[in-house]
Amino acid sequence: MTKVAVLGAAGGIGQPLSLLLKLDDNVDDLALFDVVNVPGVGADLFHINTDAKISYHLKSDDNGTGLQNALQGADIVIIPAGVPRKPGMTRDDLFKINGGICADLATGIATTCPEALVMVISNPVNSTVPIFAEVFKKHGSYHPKRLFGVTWLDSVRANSFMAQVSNSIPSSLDVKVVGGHSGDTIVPLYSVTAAQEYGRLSEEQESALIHRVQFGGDEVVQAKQGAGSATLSMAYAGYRFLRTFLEIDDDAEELPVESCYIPLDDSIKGAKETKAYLKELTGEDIEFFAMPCELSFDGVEAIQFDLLKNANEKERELIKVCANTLTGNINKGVSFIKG
Ligand SMILES: NC(=O)C1=CN([C@@H]2O[C@H](COP(=O)(O)OP(=O)(O)OC[C@H]3O[C@@H](n4cnc5c(N)ncnc54)[C@H](O)[C@@H]3O)[C@@H](O)[C@H]2O)C=CC1
Ligand SMILES: O=C([O-])CC(=O)C(=O)O
Repeated sequence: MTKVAVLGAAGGIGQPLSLLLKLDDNVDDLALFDVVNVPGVGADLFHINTDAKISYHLKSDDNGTGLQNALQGADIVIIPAGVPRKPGMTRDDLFKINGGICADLATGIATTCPEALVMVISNPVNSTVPIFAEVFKKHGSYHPKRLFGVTWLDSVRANSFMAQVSNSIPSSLDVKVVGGHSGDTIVPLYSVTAAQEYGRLSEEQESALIHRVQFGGDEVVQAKQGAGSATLSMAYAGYRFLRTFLEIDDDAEELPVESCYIPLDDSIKGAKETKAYLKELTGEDIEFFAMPCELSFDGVEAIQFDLLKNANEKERELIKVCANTLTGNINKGVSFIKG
């Protein structure tokens, strides 16, 4: 029996994400939570005759216990709650409002389903994931292997944009992206994970492609003209990342590998090596970083450190730039809770 809770289920991402989860045979129980509009979304999805059981909860339900009811017994919690960007804003401009929302939701998780896999979509991911970590630490329920920032959309874009420029089949690509989830903290490892296609590009095409992946979010924000940011591609990316866990086959010889933004905690295999490598390359002590990870239902089993080591000179330079911004973003999230 697998229970998935979606926090922010009535939003632009939350609705299509909840639909995709309702269609997945591996989800037995789907709990939808929001501060508004969730009864309508829940009633609508309830009419779909797939087997996943639906429940929906407003924050104000049952004397304010809606969040606890949604989270009770959840194995996986996915969080697209919060405010999206408008043109001219950075993700960091969302920090104050979304930071507060994330801190409240993290408290609910820590006190209701502390063992769940927690997948954070809310921006700025570079800072909101450290907020979750600090709240969990406060409550003595921090499981670094089980906390993820969802950065899968960066891989989705890296694949789509590469397919366009190299005239290859989008679904045949599996580009791993490292770093963080905003502008120059996003580093696609094309030379390592799409070497053949990348090798066919000119220097200018390479730079334009990397820039487009780093600022792909802005492309959608501008096209939506004030009506929000990526929702459909994000719902797809969030679902595909989550589905990795639903489909884990205990008997398979190899674990699935996906990029996600995780704590570089010493308890995770490969974290020490990753941190040491980043320190040597960038001079920074980096505590959270998106890396390709081997995933099981227990969380991150190992970081695929070798992929990082194989980055080419240009990608190593990008990682240096990333480190500078990312360290500030992480510290901001940590101080939000620790003061
Ligand atoms: N990680 C990533 O790659 C991406 C992240 N995002 C981020 O995802 C977040 C959501 O984006 P959208 O769905 O477009 O926004 P939206 O405004 O359409 O939906 C957000 C939902 O969160 C709900 N909400 C607000 N406070 C809440 C609380 N305390 N508890 C539960 N729900 C709450 C709202 O009522 C709303 O239904 C934004 O922060 C956005 O920047 C968006 C795209 C990609
Ligand atoms: O750009 C935004 O604000 C939303 C986001 O994170 C993305 O689309 O990558």
